[in-house]
Amino acid sequence: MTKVAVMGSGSWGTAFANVIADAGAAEVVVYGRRSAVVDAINQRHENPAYFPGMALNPALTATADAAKALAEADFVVLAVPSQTLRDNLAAWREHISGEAVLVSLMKGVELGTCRRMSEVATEVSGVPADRVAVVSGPNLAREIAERQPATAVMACRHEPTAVRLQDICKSAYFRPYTATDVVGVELGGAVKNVIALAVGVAVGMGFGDNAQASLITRGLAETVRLAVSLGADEHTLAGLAGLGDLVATCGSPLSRNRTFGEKLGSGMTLEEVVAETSQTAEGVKSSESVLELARRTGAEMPITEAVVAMMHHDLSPAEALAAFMSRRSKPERYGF
Ligand SMILES: NC(=O)C1=CN([C@@H]2O[C@H](COP(=O)(O)OP(=O)(O)OC[C@H]3O[C@@H](n4cnc5c(N)ncnc54)[C@H](O)[C@@H]3O)[C@@H](O)[C@H]2O)C=CC1
Ligand SMILES: O=C(CO)COP(=O)(O)O
Repeated sequence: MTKVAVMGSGSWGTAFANVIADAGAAEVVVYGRRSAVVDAINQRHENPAYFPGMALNPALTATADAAKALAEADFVVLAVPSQTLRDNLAAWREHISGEAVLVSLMKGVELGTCRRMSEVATEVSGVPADRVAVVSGPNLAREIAERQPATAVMACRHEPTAVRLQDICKSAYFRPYTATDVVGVELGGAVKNVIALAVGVAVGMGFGDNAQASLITRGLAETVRLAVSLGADEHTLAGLAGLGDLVATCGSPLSRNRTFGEKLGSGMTLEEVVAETSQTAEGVKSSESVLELARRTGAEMPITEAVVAMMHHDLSPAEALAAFMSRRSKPERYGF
């Protein structure tokens, strides 16, 4: 039977492992750092740190031994924070078997290098890009752990690999589509976290649906500008990994990025928000890498600029709003 190792027992790692276990076409083992979480998954079929009281598939097993998880795994699913992937993977690579496919669940861009997660995965592991896939889309982990219906995109440059991944994920509640536009799918996921921070700030400031829809729509326009300038197909961004994920994340109180922004917009200081955020809000750090990519390619990204200024340069939400609204008047464009 196909073996899948899910490396990371956080929110999305756990929920995605459960998707594959429910699909029933592969054996799934989750690697987690904390023995309490590993024991709870094995003994009580529950991850109390992230989804207390929620029943996981009893066939799902867990281990705190990375080598054991990776041994003879056909698919290695990477589900750690984007900024730690390089170090995590360096520790794991010697245990990854020869023909394994790497699958990134992550939605971030590496600080310093500005690399997408599939690029980091290829570089660190030596696994060729044809065997590196990415999963993205409107996938709030809690809803999926509750087995609510959802769709996603599985992208790989080598289409048959994406189809193999699709085959082990599909179930009555989870419908995966395939794609070959890895750049578009990954950037859609990374930039939507930045836009969700902006939407959260607007919500925290007390603004309603007009402001939120404006940020989502203009956020999509700047996502398209960046992604196309880096080689993506603009249609990808109109799909699940672009518009779909923007709508889900920017509209959901479950989103860590939106929640982070909301707290800042409601008057908490950045330090206070960071202190009470335990799960990964990728957009906070990735906003800087996204803006650096924009500078390199010449893509105009005013919402991302405002988010970086709020997250890293002490710009207040009120100042960010004033700067955004007083930009020069121009015709509406989707993309360039
Ligand atoms: N939670 C969600 O709804 C979704 C998350 N994602 C993406 O999945 C990726 C992982 O996110 P989550 O599982 O939600 O994050 P999380 O914060 O819930 O879990 C992160 C996991 O990584 C582990 N980890 C390993 N090395 C680590 C290190 N050096 N520092 C910190 N943690 C380390 C943690 O122990 C934890 O199990 C992110 O890129 C996120 O954008 C994508 C879709 C949905
Ligand atoms: O990526 C997500 C939904 O698709 C989850 O968003 P957050 O990381 O903001 O919770």
